[in-house]
Amino acid sequence: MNKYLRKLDIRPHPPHIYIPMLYEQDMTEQPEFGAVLEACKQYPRADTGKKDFGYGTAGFRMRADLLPSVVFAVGLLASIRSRKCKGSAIGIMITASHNPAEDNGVKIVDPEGEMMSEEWEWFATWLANARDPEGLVRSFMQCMNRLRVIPHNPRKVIFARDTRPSGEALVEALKAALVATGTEYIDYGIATTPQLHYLVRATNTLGSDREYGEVSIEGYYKKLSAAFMNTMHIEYANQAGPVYVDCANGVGAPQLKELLKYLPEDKFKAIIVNDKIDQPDRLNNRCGADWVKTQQRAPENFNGKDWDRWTSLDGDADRIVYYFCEEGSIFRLLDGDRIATLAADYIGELVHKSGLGEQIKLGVVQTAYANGASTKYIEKTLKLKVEFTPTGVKHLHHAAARQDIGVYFEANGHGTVLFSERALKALRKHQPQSTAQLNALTTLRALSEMINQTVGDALSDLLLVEVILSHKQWTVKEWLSTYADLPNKLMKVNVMDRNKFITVPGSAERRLERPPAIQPKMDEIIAKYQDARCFVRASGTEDAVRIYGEATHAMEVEEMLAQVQEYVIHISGTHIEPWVYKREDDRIEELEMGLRRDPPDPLPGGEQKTR
Ligand SMILES: CC(=O)N[C@H]1[C@@H](OP(=O)(O)O)O[C@H](CO)[C@@H](O)[C@@H]1O
Ligand SMILES: [Mg+2]
Repeated sequence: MNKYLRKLDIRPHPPHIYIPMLYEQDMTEQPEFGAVLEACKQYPRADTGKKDFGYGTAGFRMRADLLPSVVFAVGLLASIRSRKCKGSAIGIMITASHNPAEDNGVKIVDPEGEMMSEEWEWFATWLANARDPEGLVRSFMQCMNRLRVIPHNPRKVIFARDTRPSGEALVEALKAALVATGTEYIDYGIATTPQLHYLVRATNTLGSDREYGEVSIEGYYKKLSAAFMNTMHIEYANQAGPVYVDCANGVGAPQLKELLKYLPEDKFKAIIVNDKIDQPDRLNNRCGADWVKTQQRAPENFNGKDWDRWTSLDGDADRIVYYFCEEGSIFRLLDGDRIATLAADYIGELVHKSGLGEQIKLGVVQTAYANGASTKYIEKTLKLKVEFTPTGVKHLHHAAARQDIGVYFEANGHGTVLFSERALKALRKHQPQSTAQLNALTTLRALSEMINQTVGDALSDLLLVEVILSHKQWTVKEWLSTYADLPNKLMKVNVMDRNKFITVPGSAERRLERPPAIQPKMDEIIAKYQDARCFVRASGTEDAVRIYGEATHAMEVEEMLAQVQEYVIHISGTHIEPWVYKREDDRIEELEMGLRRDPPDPLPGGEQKTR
């Protein structure tokens, strides 16, 4: 078995619980039966031994040549999901985001443009793991029964893919499933993940009083650029020079080039770097948001002068981080926490200035990986409420959606700002009492249009940060000076069985319930250090546990994590190879001393649900 198969995530088979059938009819009488059976014979399941494909936070993700049968199965499920949603369009995105070019992935987008409802992931896993064509058709029909779906309901699927060469063949597998199930479809070709989310919501709100935008990628550019221009109703473009955008040699490059055609250069000037989409092996290779964040250094082709403003997108353009070098070539990262604090500060200020401070409350959502200094800044300086959720954007998204205006970002740069219906209504109805109020209100209304409401979107977030810096007349220097990150470190330990590490329910993954001995021991270790925090949790996407720690002094973080790591290895009975990434200055020192190691090959195993 090759190394990729060995690394596939193991998920239990769907439980064999008995659910009464809605239609006790002979399945072979279903008109789709024959067509699906014939079509799926073209896409046999890859032999993965005893390992199952798993649908997780980012759908199925693995080496591309293992995927055709999985994509076919996802097509079947999307067709069922659309029928269940009374014919609303369901989205399918084919991408492996920041993973290497030889990987690919597939995920389903629900009618409002959000991630597919979690309960349905089980059915995706079930279909994807059918061992033979007959088994797949049987599972397909049983899915319809169990999910109480009316087979003849209308169904529609829209889909897109990133720039990976394997995408074309996967689209063929998808189309075969859609044709066999009589599902209407639209192929949007190459697009970013957030563009597909936009298209899904735009399609399903067309003609309603909640119309999201024109149903085309061009409509997406028009919406973003028009809103951007509306935010510029009084202020002028940032005097601090252009923004440099590392597009990870992925889909962000052509899409940003297109977007730039809609934006006048005197208002928005971006210089694109790493745009070689015709050289697939360069995708996410030594560049892109994930690489910059995990390596804590500038990407390939970085040639920034001190204080130049640089950003990196990931391979499907749903994440963004900013960075720059200060005097002495010291690398400084402005990650998701920084974007969250910048956005919360600015939008909070606008709400207050518009006279809506009493009506609209802002909330920020973070995960345990947010730097403690960012949380303190939000609570103490911005005086806003912070909620913590488990890792994974869908958890953050749902929590943010409960706020009037909810700002959410993972430290790695994936996030957005959600405006609730209540907030949008207040923005529409409010009668400003002064020019200052009118200006703030106009900007807020424009931001609610410009910020992608369906999912974190690197292009929309790029415009957001640029608007804020421009309005504040800030350079990266002022942005960085808002607070100082606590020294911190994130490690990964390959334990024998990460499923043994269970966090305390409701603790937002900050405390471990099992193995039982570990948390008391960790508390003992943490208590030795000033303002220290440390937690261990099983990764939801890789076969490892992650250890995160922060404290007042970098040396203490090192010491604390070394002890926790030792104990984790002791308890879990094994270890393989820890690797490390960190955010603070002493990383540079380590680089120079040759102490840093590159992370291992990204794991192609299907992502799993975070616990
Ligand atoms: C510490 C960290 O960055 N974790 C990442 C990572 O999750 P893990 O469950 O930690 O493997 O992948 C997720 C999906 O891309 C992303 O949402 C999350 O932020
Ligand atoms: Mg991504």
